Amino acid sequence: MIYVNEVAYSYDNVPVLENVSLEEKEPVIAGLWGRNGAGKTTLMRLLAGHQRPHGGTVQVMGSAPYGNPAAVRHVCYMQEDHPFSPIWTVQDALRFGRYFNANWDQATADRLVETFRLDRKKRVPKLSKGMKSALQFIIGLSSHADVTILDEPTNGLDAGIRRKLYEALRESHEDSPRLILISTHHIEEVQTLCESLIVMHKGKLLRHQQIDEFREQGIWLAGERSAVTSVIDGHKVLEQSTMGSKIRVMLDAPYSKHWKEQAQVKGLSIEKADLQNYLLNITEDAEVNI
Ligand SMILES: Nc1ncnc2c1ncn2[C@@H]1O[C@H](COP(=O)(O)OP(=O)(O)OP(=O)(O)O)[C@@H](O)[C@H]1O
Repeated sequence: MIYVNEVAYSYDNVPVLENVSLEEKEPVIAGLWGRNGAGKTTLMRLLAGHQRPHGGTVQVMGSAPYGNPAAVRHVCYMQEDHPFSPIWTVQDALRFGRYFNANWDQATADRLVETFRLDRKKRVPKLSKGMKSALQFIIGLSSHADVTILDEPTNGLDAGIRRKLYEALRESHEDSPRLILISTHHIEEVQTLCESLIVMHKGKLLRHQQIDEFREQGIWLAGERSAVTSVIDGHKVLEQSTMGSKIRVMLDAPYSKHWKEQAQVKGLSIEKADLQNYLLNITEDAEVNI
């Protein structure tokens, strides 16, 4: 569905994507995570055909999207602050969505406009930040595009609306599977929706794995310093804190039978690290020494 091979991109000769290769062959919901400036937006813009890669190959449904209307028709890319015309109303934006998306699902659009209580007559610039996010989300979901790209779809939305939005996303994907790529900083919230996760770091692809594999990765071990250091030899320490003779470390290791046994033998406590913390730590530059 999307194929990215050895892609490079620079702004004013400053590289912002280097040697990025990834592929999604199945119609899954995929998360895209990275710290600010990691290159997520640039990657999404390349997939949507807004920019041409300076090196390598980008393909959507088998064709390069840049300058290729036939390929771009497969994509619906809702940007974080989507550039709607300032004179449009909500209804105009929905019309635009229907016009540009051949698989448009009007019933979903109508239902979600009710769910999120959007005023169809209101001009888009007069919407609150959250309501504008909701409108972008409605268009993205109703597009039923083969490749739907949602950049920070929950920006400015309160927790109740975010929950409704995730529910709508899950139902829509179940009814009509397609690739939905969600760029988000709220990975804890979307991880239950996603099948795979793409992690970008400083313009490179750091990881692209099944979300289940990510969920297993990252453990906290705590106990006497000598006991902890005796088991962690050779493993990457991602974070640590010391309390007297005790130490607590996050390791880049799986929450596996092996580690549970190790912890038991050495009298250590073991816990699964949460995904957000784990991702923050694997994209932390400073080395942790104990
Ligand atoms: N139009 C531009 N001109 C020059 N540099 C740019 C431009 N757009 C992005 N960049 C730079 O490219 C790098 C990657 O930016 P990008 O927006 O792709 O990252 P991002 O992961 O989406 O970040 P964020 O989470 O903050 O939105 C950053 O260093 C950014 O400053």
